[in-house]
Amino acid sequence: MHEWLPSGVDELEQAAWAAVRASHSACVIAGPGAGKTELLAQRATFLLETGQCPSPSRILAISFKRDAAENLQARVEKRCPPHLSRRFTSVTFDAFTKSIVDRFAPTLPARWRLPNGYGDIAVITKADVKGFLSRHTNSAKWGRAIATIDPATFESTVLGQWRLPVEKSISQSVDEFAADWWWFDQLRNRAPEPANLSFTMLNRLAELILRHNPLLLRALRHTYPYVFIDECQDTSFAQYDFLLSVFGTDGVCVTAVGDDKQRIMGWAGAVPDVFAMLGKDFGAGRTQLLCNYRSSPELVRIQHVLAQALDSSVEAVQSHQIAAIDVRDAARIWYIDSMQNEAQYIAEHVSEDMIRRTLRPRDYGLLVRQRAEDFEPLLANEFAKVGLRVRNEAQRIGRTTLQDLVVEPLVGLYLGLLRLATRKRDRDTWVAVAETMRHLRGDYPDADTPSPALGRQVAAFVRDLRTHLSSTPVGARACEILLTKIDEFVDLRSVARAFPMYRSGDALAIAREAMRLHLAKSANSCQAWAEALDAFEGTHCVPLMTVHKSKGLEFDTMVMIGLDDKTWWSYTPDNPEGLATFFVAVSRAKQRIVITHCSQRGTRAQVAPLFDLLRTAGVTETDLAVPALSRT
Ligand SMILES: Nc1ncnc2c1ncn2[C@@H]1O[C@H](COP(=O)(O)OP(=O)(O)OP(=O)(O)O)[C@@H](O)[C@H]1O
Repeated sequence: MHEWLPSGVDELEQAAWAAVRASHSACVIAGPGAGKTELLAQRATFLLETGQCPSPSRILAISFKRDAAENLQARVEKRCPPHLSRRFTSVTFDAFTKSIVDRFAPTLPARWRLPNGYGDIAVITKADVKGFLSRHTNSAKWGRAIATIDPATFESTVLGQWRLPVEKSISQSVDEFAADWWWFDQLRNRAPEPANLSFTMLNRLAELILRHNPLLLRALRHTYPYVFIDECQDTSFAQYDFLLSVFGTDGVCVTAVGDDKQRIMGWAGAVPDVFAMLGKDFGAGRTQLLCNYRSSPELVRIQHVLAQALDSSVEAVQSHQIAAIDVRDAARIWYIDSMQNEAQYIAEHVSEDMIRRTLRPRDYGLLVRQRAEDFEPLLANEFAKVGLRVRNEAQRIGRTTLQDLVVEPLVGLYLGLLRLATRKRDRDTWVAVAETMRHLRGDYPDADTPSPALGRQVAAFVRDLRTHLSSTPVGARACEILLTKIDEFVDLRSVARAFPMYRSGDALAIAREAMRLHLAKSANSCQAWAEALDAFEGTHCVPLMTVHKSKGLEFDTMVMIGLDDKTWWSYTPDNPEGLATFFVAVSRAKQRIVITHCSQRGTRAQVAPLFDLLRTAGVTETDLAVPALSRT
């Protein structure tokens, strides 16, 4: 065991090294870019390669976003041979709890069964809760207390913290009374309509299923003796309670990584002191990391000023990234008078910088506080003038979003096959496609490479696809035929069997439909199939997204558009979540941050403390509203 060495990274700091090899539950708390996700990938590799997690046991990794889950899975697949990485399951919390309900709902106690299934995942709004609460104010016992429930936190705290009782029981508090009635309205009272369930409610049902079925619970714990939680600071009350109920036992080793300073989901009901609770309930020791592998020394210095404002006791971290630009260019505020000029300056700056430093469009991230769609038209227009495209990664495609769609394993396989058909000698894609096909066909599960017969089959299909593409004009109408051809070759039933997230429910159908819609849209504007695939993946597009969606991602240059009172309307100096959101945005950059303030959009009275912090960190402001010649 002592001979095991990390792969893919040159070094691990001492504390990370210990956490990778720990035999007990642990919380790894560290700032941005400290390599927390990387640590989980290394720990998985260590557990699988050294036999600490022997076959058939598996590792369960839980993330909060699809791209984070896929990113972690990809890192483990890169570091571990396939027969080992197959025992690593990386999923989102919601997908995991939903899959338990989808598979085991018939085992629910009679009172909680779903005889008519459930419809599209419900989003519970404040108005829904207000309406519901107002209907119950006439309860003799709880009518008055009902008025004290906050509609904004009803789902996260009232529904999220209530463990569903197996049998009907007398409510002991107004919260129990309200939660019980809510469930009655959304489940039993709707028959014969399907139940109306949110992810929080699915979580509660999943917890009940496992609590009510000791054999199933034991099997799950046996399957997953190691559980990882990424971005643990985002764990909601329901999710924490699920972890405690299902994995809070001897024999399950939990590794949680996160950063309190990046806690930006409090508004959605994230537990305030999750690391302390993990310490108490899981006996998880604390480890701190003090490196930053992402950002240049100058950016790490600026981040530290913000970090101190969030936590005065925070220790300084050390950058392990080399500065690629002049230190004076690392951080700038741009003051601009109109939104039109703002979009133009950003587009021109990105275009010039990209050429000068030979970077690619995806090395830049355009971040906004909310509603990326409002910023998109103007930016798209100005970027088009410099020959670049902007893509709103949060846009909806069918029943999912673009950001989630592009990381679907189904999309990885289909795009891979199409890529192979449009270009020759792409070894990485060939290896990835062959590996997935091997997984689907159950071919040579213990060998390192696919069998020659499977290799020939894939090669023949790719040749066939190439011939088809060369005689088919690019366009939306050809896409369905193309995808159907691939459906037949890969066999969608085996895709459903091979990937845990597609085993139950409608996730596969959602991904397949969104892939068709997005491929058709991409093909519509292109002359060649290779171009359409680039458009699908956004290879030549500068990504635009909200700060929340940028969590876990990194860019050479982060441009934060619109630091003003209107865009940051929810920011107040006494609520650390606003500053944490700003901190997340700033910490996505490797080399450079640009922050714009446009007076046409809003004033800067309320957000003045953020400007003050930037000033304290020595970030200078350039007035781009004055003609270039008189600018300092
Ligand atoms: N030990 C290491 N050596 C070299 N590079 C590393 C190491 N660990 C991580 N990195 C690189 O540093 C960057 C940040 O790593 P990672 O995403 O794991 O950080 P994180 O702590 O999860 O960040 P955040 O909380 O900001 O999302 C990545 O590009 C990763 O490849």
